Amino acid sequence: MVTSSSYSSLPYSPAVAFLSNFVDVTAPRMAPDEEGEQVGDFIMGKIIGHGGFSLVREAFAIHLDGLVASVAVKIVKAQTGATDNDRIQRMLDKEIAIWSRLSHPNVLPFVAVEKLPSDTFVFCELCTGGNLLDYLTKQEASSYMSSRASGGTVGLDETHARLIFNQIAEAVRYLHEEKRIVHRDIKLENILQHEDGTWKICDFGLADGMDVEVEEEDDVVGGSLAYCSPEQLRSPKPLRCPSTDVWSLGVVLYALLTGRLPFQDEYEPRLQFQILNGRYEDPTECSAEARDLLKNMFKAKAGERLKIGQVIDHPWCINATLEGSSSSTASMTTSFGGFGGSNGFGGGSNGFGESNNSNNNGNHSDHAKMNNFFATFRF
Ligand SMILES: Nc1ncnc2c1ncn2[C@@H]1O[C@H](COP(=O)(O)OP(=O)(O)OP(=O)(O)O)[C@@H](O)[C@H]1O
Repeated sequence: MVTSSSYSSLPYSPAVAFLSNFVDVTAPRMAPDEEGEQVGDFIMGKIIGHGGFSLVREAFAIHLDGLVASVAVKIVKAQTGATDNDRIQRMLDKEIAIWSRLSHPNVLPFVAVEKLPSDTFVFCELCTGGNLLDYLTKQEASSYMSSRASGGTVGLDETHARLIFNQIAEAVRYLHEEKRIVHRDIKLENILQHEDGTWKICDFGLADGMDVEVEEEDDVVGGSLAYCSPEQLRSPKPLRCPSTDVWSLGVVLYALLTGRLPFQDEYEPRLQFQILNGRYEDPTECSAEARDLLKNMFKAKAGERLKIGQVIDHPWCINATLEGSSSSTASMTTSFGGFGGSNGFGGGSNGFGESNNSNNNGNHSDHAKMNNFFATFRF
């Protein structure tokens, strides 16, 4: 009698062996970027994101001891025949050259690169917490009812915002001061959360050395208009000055604190006008320290803007390390002197540190519209 155990000595069941006679052995294998395929020491997993020129998957690193570690892999296809393929590959090579020499707790770690004729696979640490835009969107959704009640959008409370902001600011300080690199694409989508809660800056596709003097033909103006500094907006060439990163970081801070972008308008020329003149709505619901920091990060003249070290040393950021301390008019008045500016609050009549959640943006309280606050523009 034939039972299933009768086949145990065969590599395949008779049915599979029979069907295999009809399999076209010349049929192409699965593409290397498909789930389950192996590239170098990694097995491809599920798709977890899409970039401008890339697909991002989870991947599994197989170690000799049998342990499996999850990583992320950015897959960039070599588009045969595409005119700008060489340019994309050169830009990717440059991104890898810069990224692979960075090491900081708040910079997404680069792991490895594998180049096949069909694709380039860039492996890096996996951040399962998603990006900061999604994080804020979720926070906004969870406090939707209260924001609706107050008629405005809501950001994070300042302690929470500071915890995140200081990490990103530390990453930028590392890039500027230790590596002399400008990121040039700082935005909510490029800040990822590791499963341990740490926030990490990623996407070095537009990054460059501050001291590079020669003009590179591939160096194009890029990034998102909503985060773009006035000096970059005025310049036909991409700038390599750190002040532009500080401006973009200010946009991130504003979004953390308010749940909206400081410079936003569906009509692009009007948006450019706002940026060029450093015009944004003062978030009166925030503490005076936070507003002072924003004001000094949004100086329209790059030379007057805070440097990253001054951002980190600003009273609002330093509060994070003073456990249990809260904003006080006295400490602010003293500290603000260091930045040489009047805070413009007319002698404290604004109620420093008070949160008034005023209805500045009542028309934006609809959650469906919220993503528009974060709409970014490629240019
Ligand atoms: N290390 C990672 N861990 C988890 N998700 C990631 C990781 N890297 C990227 N992603 C996801 O993939 C998306 C696209 O990645 P990324 O922004 O790096 O691609 P890109 O090609 O550089 O895009 P862009 O067009 O913005 O330059 C991210 O928004 C994120 O959701």
